[in-house]
Amino acid sequence: MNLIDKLIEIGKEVHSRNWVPATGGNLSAKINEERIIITRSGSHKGYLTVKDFVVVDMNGNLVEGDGKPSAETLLHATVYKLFPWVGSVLHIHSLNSTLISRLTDGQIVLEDYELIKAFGYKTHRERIHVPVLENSQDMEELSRLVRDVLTGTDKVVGFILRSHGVYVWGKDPWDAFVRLEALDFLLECELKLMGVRS
Ligand SMILES: CSCCC(=O)C(=O)COP(=O)(O)O
Ligand SMILES: [Zn+2]
Repeated sequence: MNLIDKLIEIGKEVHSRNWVPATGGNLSAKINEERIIITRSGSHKGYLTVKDFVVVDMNGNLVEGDGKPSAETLLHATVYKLFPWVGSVLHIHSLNSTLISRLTDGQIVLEDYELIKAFGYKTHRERIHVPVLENSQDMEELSRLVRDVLTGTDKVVGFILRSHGVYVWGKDPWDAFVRLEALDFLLECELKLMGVRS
């Protein structure tokens, strides 16, 4: 299966979970050190076809394909530039990530969950972080913020844009999807705990 076919499959899956309502979300994979394949802006992630993908460079400039690259391309590029091991970045608008961001300042810290091992850590004792950043339409400013929170740490497994959605990455599209599934589950646990405690 090539990268586009894998991203199309993931698009169907995230749509079936109601994680990408109303053309929300964007999906990408790294072709090589200079090129990324990413969904076209405005494409419905549940019904992607080959035409819904464009190739961009690491600064978000269109290199190949018809249409506008995802409005959030710069955020994907920022993750690829910071972490050479990353081969795919996925962004969704799940209910869990959207709601928890409205109840959290700063960052979400996850600890003691067995599922923390889904991110490659050896033990549930590891503390992993998910920064919550203020949403913005200024992608250059937002990508600088993302770069700042991701620099110098290996404990951040994703980030959330407040009232918007979550970004997760992995070594390839499947790895990124598994991590996304793990993170959304953990966010749901935290959200439900908040409800129980309030
Ligand atoms: C209708 S969703 C608003 C834009 C957004 O947050 C998103 O994830 C999709 O943007 P894109 O340009 O990648 O279609
Ligand atoms: Zn979005």
